[in-house]
Amino acid sequence: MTLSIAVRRRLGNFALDVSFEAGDGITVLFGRSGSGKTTLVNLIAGLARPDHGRIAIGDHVLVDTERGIFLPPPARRIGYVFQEGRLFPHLSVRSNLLYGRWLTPRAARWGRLEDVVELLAIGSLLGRRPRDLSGGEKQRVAIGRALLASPQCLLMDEPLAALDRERKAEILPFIERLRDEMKLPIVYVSHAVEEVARLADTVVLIDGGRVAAIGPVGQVFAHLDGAGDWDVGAVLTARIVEQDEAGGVTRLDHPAGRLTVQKITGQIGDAVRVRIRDRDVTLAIGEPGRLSVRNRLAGTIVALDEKPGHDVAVRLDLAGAPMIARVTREAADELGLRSGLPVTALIKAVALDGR
Ligand SMILES: Nc1ncnc2c1ncn2[C@@H]1O[C@H](COP(=O)(O)OP(=O)(O)OP(=O)(O)O)[C@@H](O)[C@H]1O
Repeated sequence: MTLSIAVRRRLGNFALDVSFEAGDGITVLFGRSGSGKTTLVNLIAGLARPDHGRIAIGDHVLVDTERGIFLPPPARRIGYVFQEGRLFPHLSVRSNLLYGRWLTPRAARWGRLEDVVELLAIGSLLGRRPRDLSGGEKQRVAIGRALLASPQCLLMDEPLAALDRERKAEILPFIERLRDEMKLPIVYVSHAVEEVARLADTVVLIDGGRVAAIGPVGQVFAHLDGAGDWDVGAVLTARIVEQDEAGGVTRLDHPAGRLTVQKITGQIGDAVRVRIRDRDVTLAIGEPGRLSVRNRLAGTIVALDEKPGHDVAVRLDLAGAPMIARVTREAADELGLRSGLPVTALIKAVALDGR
């Protein structure tokens, strides 16, 4: 299923004018406060009308201003998960879960209670009231309720923002399962970089009411990292190849080389995402010889972007993955950096996906 959006809406001095498509998996709306994310979510949810435009999921048209179509929220078949769970306090977890199901016409139902309960590991909570749940458990139930309404699309608006670090870590694997196992477009609003790096398939960067960039998370983040005012880092997907219990490290394999990181949980073969910031990358021409830096990736220079001041952002291709290294103008000249030159990227620090 594909959610397609092309809308314009003016609010005072602010003008939202965006169009993009979101296929199955997680599409993150990412941008500064005030960039227009909530306005966009409200348009998709049916809480606001565009001045002009069209929104559809597959051939199910939700809004089309030209044809005078505007479906109210319940007719949209969209599941919502907000920052706070918004569960019904007087109903048990089971009744909360089934609530959305009752509202869905029988023929349109696809989710089974047992499957959703299993997916989110909430079987032991079914008899409880929301007040007896932790924040993370509430959010899992809220996700379950949204799924049981058999949505064609899921909207998640900062679903982890109200949770502490531990609760976030507890719920992230479930959102990953949702992403990987459900055939569903998930529109996910967040400005938490670690969360986006870990969850996003596609990132839509919203800036001043417009789509400033769209693409796979690795590409959009590498683009932003080079632009300087975002501290995001490139995102590489690597596989766990060794758990060194004695050394307290995990070894990861990427097509451009090996990475050794502090021990993370996971099985051999699991994919993990790592984030590498431009200032944590040092470049060497050829084999760097004896050095304390363990993490070395082989790549090629794609382009050099001059930055204000004395810096140059060096755009690299590491076996297909984009990454940026930041070096001084002087160093770039001295090393003779130019596009097409093979280099070794020495990585001083790797941020992990928070397992
Ligand atoms: N009713 C309104 N009248 C005038 N301006 C509005 C109105 N509602 C929102 N705006 C403006 O529209 C812009 C986009 O707001 P929006 O809430 O969509 O941003 P956001 O990206 O969701 O921000 P945040 O991350 O802080 O939630 C802001 O500049 C806001 O001040």
